Amino acid sequence: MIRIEGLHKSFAGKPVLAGVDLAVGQGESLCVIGQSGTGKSVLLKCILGLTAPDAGQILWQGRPLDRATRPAFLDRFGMLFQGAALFDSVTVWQNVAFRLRQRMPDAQARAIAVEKLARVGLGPETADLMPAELSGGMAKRAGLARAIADDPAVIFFDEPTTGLDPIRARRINDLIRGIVTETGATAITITHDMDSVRAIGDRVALLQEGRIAWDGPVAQMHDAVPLAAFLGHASGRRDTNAT
Ligand SMILES: Nc1ncnc2c1ncn2[C@@H]1O[C@H](COP(=O)(O)OP(=O)(O)OP(=O)(O)O)[C@@H](O)[C@H]1O
Repeated sequence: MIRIEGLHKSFAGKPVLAGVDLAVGQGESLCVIGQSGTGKSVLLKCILGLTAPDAGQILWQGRPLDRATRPAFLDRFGMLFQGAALFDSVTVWQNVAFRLRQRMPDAQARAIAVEKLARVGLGPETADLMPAELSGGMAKRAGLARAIADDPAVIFFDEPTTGLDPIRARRINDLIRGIVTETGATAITITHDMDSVRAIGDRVALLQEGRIAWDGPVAQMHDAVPLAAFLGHASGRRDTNAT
């Protein structure tokens, strides 16, 4: 469904993406892992059209994404931002219904927002709260409700467990897996967290030195030689910034 072919991107002559080839099928959940600074965010920005690659292309349903085709793609995608990234000045339901409100009356958009909040474990009483009144875990859930509000075909999860303690991280991972399975959406997750990979991913791709160094089923990653160094690094890493 999404195919990345020969993607190159350099900054000031320094190559960051040096020929990335990667594909994710409809309904598949792909996790992209890699050390800090390997270009995971640059890859995401290229897919979203926020950064122009120097060479290569990204295809969605067989058609290259460009100025003409990207808007239809962006209409069908949802994203959970690192740190949830809610708009501070509007209520939780208005955050969740942000896109819906552009094409339906508020009462209808609010009803859908409340339903999506329930799906992520937040009761109707949270709908009229302001984002500042939410805990970190609740904000992450509200961000997830916003990502799925418009029933996207493709969902991006950018470091979904960053800033959460291990218990909340596990709950978010399980929630994401449940939502991806039940909606049949194609999912791309960028993460350092191998628990997320095991919980969310069908497939995992390692981005290293500008290329995909390994790409295969999550079930096989522990036998993959190119992943050994990364897994050793990641297993010693624990995000303890509880919220
Ligand atoms: N707009 C830019 N201008 C110059 N260099 C950039 C720009 N965007 C990214 N880079 C460089 O590209 C490299 C990859 O950055 P990127 O943010 O994609 O890494 P990452 O894998 O997402 O890291 P992390 O896991 O820490 O978020 C870094 O060396 C970064 O400094």
